[in-house]
Amino acid sequence: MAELQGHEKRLCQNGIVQPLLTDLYQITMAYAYWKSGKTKDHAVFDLFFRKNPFQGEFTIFAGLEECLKFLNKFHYSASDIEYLRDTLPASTEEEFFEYLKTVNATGIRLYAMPEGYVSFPRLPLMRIEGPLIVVQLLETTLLTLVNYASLMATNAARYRIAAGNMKLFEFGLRRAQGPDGGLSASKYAYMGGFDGTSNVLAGKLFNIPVKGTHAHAYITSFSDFSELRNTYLEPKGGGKPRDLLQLTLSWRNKILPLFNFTSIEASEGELAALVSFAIAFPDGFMALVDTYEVQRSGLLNFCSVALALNDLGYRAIGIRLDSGDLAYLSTVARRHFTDISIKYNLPWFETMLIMASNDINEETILSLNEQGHKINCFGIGTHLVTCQKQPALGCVYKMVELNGYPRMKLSQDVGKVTMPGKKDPYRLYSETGDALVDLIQRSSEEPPQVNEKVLCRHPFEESKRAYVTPSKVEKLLTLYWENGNICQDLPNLQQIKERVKHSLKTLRTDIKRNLNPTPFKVAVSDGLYTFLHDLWLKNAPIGELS
Ligand SMILES: Nc1ncnc2c1ncn2[C@@H]1O[C@H](COP(=O)(O)OP(=O)(O)OP(=O)(O)O)[C@@H](O)[C@H]1O
Ligand SMILES: O=P(O)(O)OC[C@H]1O[C@H](OP(=O)(O)OP(=O)(O)O)[C@H](O)[C@@H]1O
Ligand SMILES: O=C(O)c1cccnc1
Ligand SMILES: [Mg+2]
Repeated sequence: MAELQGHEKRLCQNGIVQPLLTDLYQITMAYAYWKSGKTKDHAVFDLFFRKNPFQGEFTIFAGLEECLKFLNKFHYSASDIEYLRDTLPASTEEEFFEYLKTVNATGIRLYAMPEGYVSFPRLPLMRIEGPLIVVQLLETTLLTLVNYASLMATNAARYRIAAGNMKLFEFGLRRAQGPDGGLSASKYAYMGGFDGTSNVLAGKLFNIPVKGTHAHAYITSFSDFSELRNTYLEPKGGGKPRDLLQLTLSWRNKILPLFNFTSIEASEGELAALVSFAIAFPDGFMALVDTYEVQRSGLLNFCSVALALNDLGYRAIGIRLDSGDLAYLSTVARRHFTDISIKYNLPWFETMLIMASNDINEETILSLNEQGHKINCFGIGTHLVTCQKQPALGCVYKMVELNGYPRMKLSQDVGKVTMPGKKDPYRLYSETGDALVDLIQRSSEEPPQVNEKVLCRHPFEESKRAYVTPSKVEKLLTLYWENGNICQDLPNLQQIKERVKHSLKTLRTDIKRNLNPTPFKVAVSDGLYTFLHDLWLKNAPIGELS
């Protein structure tokens, strides 16, 4: 098959994202809707979550582009119909399958927040309007495309906040929830703030920088120098190849006193492995130094090879620590780098990369920061991609209007009451560009105006109100899909990544902190407050005490 180009390539999607990637109840409801004559009904649904993940107070909205790609190809194939015919009860009328053949997303309108924006509980992230049956059929797939994407981007953004300017690489594919989980994790980790991934397919598909070191297996695959088939390396500037092993051994003798050892306890197999790796990648030499013993073996061997490479005009990149006390070992490593850099007047030696890996999570990074360390790069797998601290985001998809009439779901739990009707959220900013509050209004209301006082109300607590005079007002939902087409230019992954960064900057730091963050206020207009509470009273049955 010919390689796809440009726009076509961007509209391509993982093959498992298809109309049958849904819950059976969507199809059974579609049949029951159809049988009860609801094919012409027009519905509005909101997609939103009720609680921020990770005990935090913000969520990054992600997954929109994949939702649009899904709408773009949404139709039931002949084999889908055949499967459904075999699966639904025999009494299912044949005309329903004829109807299903005609179903597609051309009658749908999808409004959404920009992908990569910070978002908060109860804000509609997407508003989907169209024929009831079609809007309903989209529920599960849209949720699965948004929930993990947003959870993962948020997790990554939290690691980014904890890590400050340190480099972050995602190494989670082997531990992810299956191949699709792994691929999505790499994409949304990058969106949320990681610098690269070890996942080669994610690199190819999403244009993410791919990075990596080597495994312990590479080190343990060598036992001694006799296994080195070649020890010669051509200098970077060209010329006669020189024996890198001999140069390394002579450097090792020279720097031994800096390591305070009297005899060489370093592993010969490890040195052989490092020399061979350096010959393979003289410009990208990055070594795992914890296979045997970090101080007495790994570091000494690494520094010797790095100095030998330097003789040939190459600069080593750094080391990876994958066990032990990472704060302590990084400090020891950096001290040796500094000593060598001073003694041999090699300023770059001091700034080499010290990468840490091994079950790192957000709390480990924060703890390491508190202890003090010299790590400048993390490789993170399991906890990042499995979102160990909270494995799911609870986005839901609720009907808010049918045929022009508001709909609401009541609940004993106030937080679960849905906000009825077609709504528009606005983000109100201060003069300095800080987000002050998100205000949800009925779509029929006039938008808030810059420099005009607007009343912002708590959706459920009558006494909680505040006036806000915004310096900037941003309408959060815009139209992305209409008449069967994507109707906005979509940013690429790199641009969404920038947007995440920028959007997070508009949040005060107390909202972003790890421990007991301050909630960001999501308010409703006076109009929506009254509408919501009137309808609530109308719908709630009056009990009788006896
Ligand atoms: N200074 C530190 N402060 C807080 N946590 C740390 C520090 N150094 C390492 N850790 C974390 O402690 C855990 C240590 O893991 P574990 O007990 O399996 O030891 P290990 O170093 O991997 O041992 P092994 O050598 O047997 O592989 C890891 O999750 C690592 O991220
Ligand atoms: O620790 P994570 O955050 O998941 O990061 C990825 C881990 O994957 C590799 O280990 P590997 O799978 O080879 O096994 P190991 O845990 O025994 O090192 C690497 O050395 C990291 O330790
Ligand atoms: O490149 C690495 O160092 C790497 C990749 C995947 C998992 N652990 C480490
Ligand atoms: Mg590990």
